[in-house]
Amino acid sequence: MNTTKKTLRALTYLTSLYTPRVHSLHRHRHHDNLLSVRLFSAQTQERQDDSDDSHLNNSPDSVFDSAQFSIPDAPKSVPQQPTWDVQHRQRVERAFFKNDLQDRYFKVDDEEEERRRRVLAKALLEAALEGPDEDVDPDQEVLEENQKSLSVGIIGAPNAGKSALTNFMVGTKVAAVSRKTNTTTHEVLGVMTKGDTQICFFDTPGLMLNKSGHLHKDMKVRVESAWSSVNLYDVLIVIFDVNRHLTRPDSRVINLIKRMGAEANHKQTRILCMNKVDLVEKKKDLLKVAEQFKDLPGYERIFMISGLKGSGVEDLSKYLMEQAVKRPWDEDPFTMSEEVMKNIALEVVRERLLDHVHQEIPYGIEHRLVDWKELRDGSLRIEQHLITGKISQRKILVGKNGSKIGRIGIEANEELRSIFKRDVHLILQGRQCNVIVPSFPQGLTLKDQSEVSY
Ligand SMILES: Nc1nc2c(ncn2[C@@H]2O[C@H](COP(=O)(O)OP(=O)(O)OP(=O)(O)O)[C@@H](O)[C@H]2O)c(=O)[nH]1
Repeated sequence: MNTTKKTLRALTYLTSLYTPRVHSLHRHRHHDNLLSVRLFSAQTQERQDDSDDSHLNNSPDSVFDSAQFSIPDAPKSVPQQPTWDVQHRQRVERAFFKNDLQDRYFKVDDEEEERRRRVLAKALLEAALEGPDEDVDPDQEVLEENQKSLSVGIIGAPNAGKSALTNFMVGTKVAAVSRKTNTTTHEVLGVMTKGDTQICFFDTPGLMLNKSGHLHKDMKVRVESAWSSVNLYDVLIVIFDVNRHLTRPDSRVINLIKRMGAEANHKQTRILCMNKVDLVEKKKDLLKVAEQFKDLPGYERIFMISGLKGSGVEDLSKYLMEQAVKRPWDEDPFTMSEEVMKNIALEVVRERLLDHVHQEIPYGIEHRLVDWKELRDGSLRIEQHLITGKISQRKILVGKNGSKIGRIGIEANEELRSIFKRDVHLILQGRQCNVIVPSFPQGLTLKDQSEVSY
């Protein structure tokens, strides 16, 4: 499969992450409301004369227009690993584990949200530049009557390794990074399509138990709705960090494992995954843990895996493939919707913004897609506005003689061209206004807004 197809495949995961969808019988309603909580909008906006400093906003320095630059060919090198992840992960770990405060689990602050965006943008680029994927041959269409599907829910404590495992199976980092823990009860973590079989992995982040294994009172409504849908998955993977279990057993996790394995569910296959086996020094300790849970009738199998390093994952994937049932696929493996492309355009600029502008500034910037047009020659004209609340922020964003916004624009343009595999005419405008208007005017749909002409 060539790079374009790989990219399309990666983007498909995003479609599934961003697009609320109603699934029938074995499918699930997503409450993913990622877009509406962002500071930026994927919808084209009517221009508003909201600036109180129009001479500044109209200054040529504040506009980057890629038409004025010759953008070099996109680099072909393998992208580097993100460097910020470890630091943020440690912070999240501290928040989730060291303080045993349940409500910390649901707090995703701006910085963390920003981290997810950064990783998302990076992952998109990586997916776009990744090498061929031998597993999927897009030229070989699988007829609907031959398609097999499986929905797999993954449940476990924070940091048990749900995302890492899905990433390993699905084969891209995209799935992991755009999740938002505190607003959703069900999210597609990733989609794996191999031959005639498609497996959709779902996360259930709203699920938490208190120490005695019961629902936490404060979150009852959210948590109950998450619990009520857990049974709908064909397969439920209960995953836990076995290394942590051996060193610092967590009663909530033990209760979760016991509760899910207490009785067999004839409509659902449940399996237990002892994750992070690579961290366990004495391998015979693993047997002790397996022994501890072996009598639970609800689990058909216990797998010992390392979702990160991959040991045992092949067996697990094979097992899941065997569970798939004749049912048409939920996800089209190769479509890239315009909506997804618009989001990518925003993500890429956002990432560049974070690279070039001091950390605190981007949080206060309203980031809007103002215009999106596919031109006759196939190229894309993309106009985005970066609106700051203070003149001082705007000055930082624009830089001396427009140097900063220019840098952001050039790099973003280059990346977008590489991802979309076509010419991109990117226009970025740095603006300032005192009152930042909401990104999502009520009652306007995506279509309504993209039809606004300028
Ligand atoms: N050594 C090792 N580390 C792992 C493994 N699986 C996950 N991790 C690490 O554990 C941390 C948490 O992994 P995630 O996959 O993000 O866990 P999660 O369950 O999705 O976490 P939440 O998003 O908080 O729900 C990350 O730092 C991973 O790199 C594993 O098999 N071995």
